[in-house]
Amino acid sequence: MTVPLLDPAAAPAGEPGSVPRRDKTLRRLLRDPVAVTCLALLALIALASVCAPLLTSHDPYRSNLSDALAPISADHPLGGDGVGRDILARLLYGARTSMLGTVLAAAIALAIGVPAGLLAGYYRGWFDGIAGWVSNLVMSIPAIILLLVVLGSVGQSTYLAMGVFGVLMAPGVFRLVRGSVNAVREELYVDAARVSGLPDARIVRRHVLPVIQAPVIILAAQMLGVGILIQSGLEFLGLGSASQPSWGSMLNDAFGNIYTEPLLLVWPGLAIAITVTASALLGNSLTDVLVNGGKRRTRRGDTPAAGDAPAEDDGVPASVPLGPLTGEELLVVEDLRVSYPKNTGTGSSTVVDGVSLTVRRGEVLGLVGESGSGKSQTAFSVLGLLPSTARITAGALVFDGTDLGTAGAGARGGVRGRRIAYVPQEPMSNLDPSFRIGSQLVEPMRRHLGLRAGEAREKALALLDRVGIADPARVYAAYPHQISGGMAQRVLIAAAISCDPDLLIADEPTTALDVTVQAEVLDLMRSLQKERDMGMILVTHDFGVVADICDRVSVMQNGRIVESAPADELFADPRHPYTRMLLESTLEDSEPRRPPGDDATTSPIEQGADA
Ligand SMILES: Nc1ncnc2c1ncn2[C@@H]1O[C@H](COP(=O)(O)OP(=O)(O)OP(=O)(O)O)[C@@H](O)[C@H]1O
Repeated sequence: MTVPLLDPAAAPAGEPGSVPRRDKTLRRLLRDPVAVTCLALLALIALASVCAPLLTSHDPYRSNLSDALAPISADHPLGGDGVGRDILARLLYGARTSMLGTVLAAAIALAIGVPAGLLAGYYRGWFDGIAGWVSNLVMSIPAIILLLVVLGSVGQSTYLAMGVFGVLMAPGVFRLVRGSVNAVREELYVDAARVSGLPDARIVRRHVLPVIQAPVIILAAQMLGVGILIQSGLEFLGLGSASQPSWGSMLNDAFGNIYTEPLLLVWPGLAIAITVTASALLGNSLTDVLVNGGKRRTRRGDTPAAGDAPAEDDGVPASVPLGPLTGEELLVVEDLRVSYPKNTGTGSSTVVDGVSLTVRRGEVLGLVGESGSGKSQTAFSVLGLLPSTARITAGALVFDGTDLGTAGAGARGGVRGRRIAYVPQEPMSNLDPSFRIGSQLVEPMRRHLGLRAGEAREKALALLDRVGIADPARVYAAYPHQISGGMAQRVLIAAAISCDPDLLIADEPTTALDVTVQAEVLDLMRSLQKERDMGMILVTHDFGVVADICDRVSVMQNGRIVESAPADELFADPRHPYTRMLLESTLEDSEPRRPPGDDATTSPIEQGADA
């Protein structure tokens, strides 16, 4: 059996499926007017602080009592403070202290949190235990008390205060990184990289760092804003360095003159507000670009609605459109879109984005793609099994002449369950444990086909026999827990074909089964499909299965079909880079299937039945 191990970092840069390139991210960021404004403001403040000696001739430290509370004038463009120092000069030089202090805190938090999170998340073990314990301890210490203790015992220094604050922020970074690394290290492609002998440093560089870089950048932008606020707060309380100009100390000075010259509060207050707001908004824009591929907030504050042109800036082109119809199609799906409201309450996320496909009678269509690409959602749309929160639209959703989108409940019910049948992924959880197999098989036949109890029982026994169960009567009388997974899947296949459907939709029907049973179940499905000339949609992530039984294949990525072709053509000449990546990442040297009969996990009743 071949096992596809999908590695998003394996695709060439810039091709679909690859990690977004840095220049692409920057381009997206620069297309967001809020991000551009925030970046420009922050850059301007940083530049002004660096060029302070060029922008003012005043010394920010020198006080001239004759200029105390001086009004705005050509010599003092923003006036003088309570002891006659030029406010503009203090604002410009103060930006250095404020920004440097904040950058220092963020740098310390990142320098501690990122490597510790990487090590703890990747290697776990004793380091994870100790680092987790230390991080919990640090987080439980009230920050302001620790700062007061340190500054009280070592002396008042803005940079020392911000250094300590950086240490206090490090556990937040540690937890974020550890959580992200923990999630990615469970991915199949990381296992594959380990198995193939890649050194840890390379695995971390190729597979782990790309995953953590977005949340870390976003967190860093947010830390800048928080750092400015904390630093200003400390200086306002008189805990920073008295000798350095800073926005917080300016607020402190201004507070002393609040009744005589309230305008003094405005300048440092404005500087702090602009910097903090710009950092926070930049963090939001970075979240949109890095986490949501720039799609999170359109002008309507929503992801593209059904009918909008699919976004192409995530590197995935629009879904392959429907080819010319021949009139022989059993199922026609055109421009299918499925979206769900976001948990945040605003906007929605699109999980199927303009999918078009057809299935003819007697044809097996494989729907392949990595996990989360929208295969099951597409299949469930046809089956009418989507949850009520799903918003589904389609240009066409037509089964053998019946428009499933507009047909009444009665007409749809006559099609779904009877003419379109379903074989699920998890056989055991699709059988009710409190009813015997027989009664679960008989009920749909009695309802859909109007059979009498005796007829339905006979047909059920014949079906159990047809799907390869050696002792149908015994299985008919058994409860689900008395049969094995392979046998349960045979029962569900028998149930699916019991009403003689025209279309069978199978969602990863062999994933939960032992490899030996997988091959047998696939053979069974293929022979039933041929024998009854059924159309079939086979949802799978396994190209081995596709090669085994599919006539045509549609490859899905990010909710869209990126390539559709006859199976042999697709294997011989995959056109789309994502298809090539999927095929190339298919491991050929995984364990071979064991011969039938070598199944050690077969249940007692199955052994009895098969004997
Ligand atoms: N009820 C739901 N609400 C919100 N999002 C959902 C819901 N059900 C599925 N999704 C999302 O839809 C996307 C596509 O899911 P789908 O199950 O179709 O993927 P798939 O390709 O079949 O993957 P797998 O092979 O893992 O089953 C996923 O990102 C999933 O998180």
